[in-house]
Amino acid sequence: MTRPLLKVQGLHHQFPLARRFAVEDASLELHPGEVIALVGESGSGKSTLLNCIAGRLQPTRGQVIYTAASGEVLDVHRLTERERRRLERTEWGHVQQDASLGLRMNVSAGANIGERLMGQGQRHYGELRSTATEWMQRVELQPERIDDSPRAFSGGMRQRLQIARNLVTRPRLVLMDEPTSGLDVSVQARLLDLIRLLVARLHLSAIIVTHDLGVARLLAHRTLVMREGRIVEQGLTDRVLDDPQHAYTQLLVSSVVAP
Ligand SMILES: Nc1ncnc2c1ncn2[C@@H]1O[C@H](COP(=O)(O)OP(=O)(O)OP(=O)(O)O)[C@@H](O)[C@H]1O
Repeated sequence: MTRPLLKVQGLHHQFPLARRFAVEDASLELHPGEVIALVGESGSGKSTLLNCIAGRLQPTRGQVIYTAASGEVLDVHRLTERERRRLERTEWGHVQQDASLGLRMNVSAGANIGERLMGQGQRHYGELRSTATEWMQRVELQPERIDDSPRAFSGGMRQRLQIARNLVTRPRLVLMDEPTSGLDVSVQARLLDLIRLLVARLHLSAIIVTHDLGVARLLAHRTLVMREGRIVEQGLTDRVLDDPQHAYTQLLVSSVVAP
């Protein structure tokens, strides 16, 4: 068995003044090349867990351990802000549900893609532009729109741009929070196909938060089901969705299947 890329141990998070934990005793391991889906209804703690994993929220208790490209084993919540931001720039990608939060809306589409490459030390303008053009094509955006502002893009186009911006540096760990929700059904389907293709081609390791079991089915090797802050069931996606053991997972699955 390979060493896990990411290990979450006994993670709890309680928001100030909240009466209960938003995440309670969550543990998981993500191995290189693996895709995990975190599913559950609204308010079950999925985004809070993802934000704790990303180091953006400080857990009340528990640890997030990440094995860096250098082989160094890092406790994410003991990193300085500068170290964490460096990881975000170089080894991690974070695709947010609201693309406008994951993009820089005041610079062009090309600059959005090039910026992360520059963060890794690339400076050659011609190369940055040609890589940005190539990635625009890869995510099915018209390369002629490379100088346009993301403000002039539709929701689906912004999400494609956000994906290009995140994947251009070939991150070792990608966190995605509801990457397709809020879009038209047909736009969602095409975007999901694109994500599936990129995940397979780039051999990505990813954690995807979704309330849509179809997204988990399509993208994830393993699925973790959250309810009221706890992971109540986990296993291979097909097993969890076709033969759910926990009553709550059974309810989730049947509510999708039922007419
Ligand atoms: N900033 C906050 N302050 C206080 N409570 C919060 C905050 N953010 C989330 N919560 C609470 O934490 C719990 C988990 O929320 P979270 O957003 O993680 O759930 P989720 O499963 O991602 O839901 P959704 O699918 O609707 O985004 C909820 O009870 C929510 O009300």
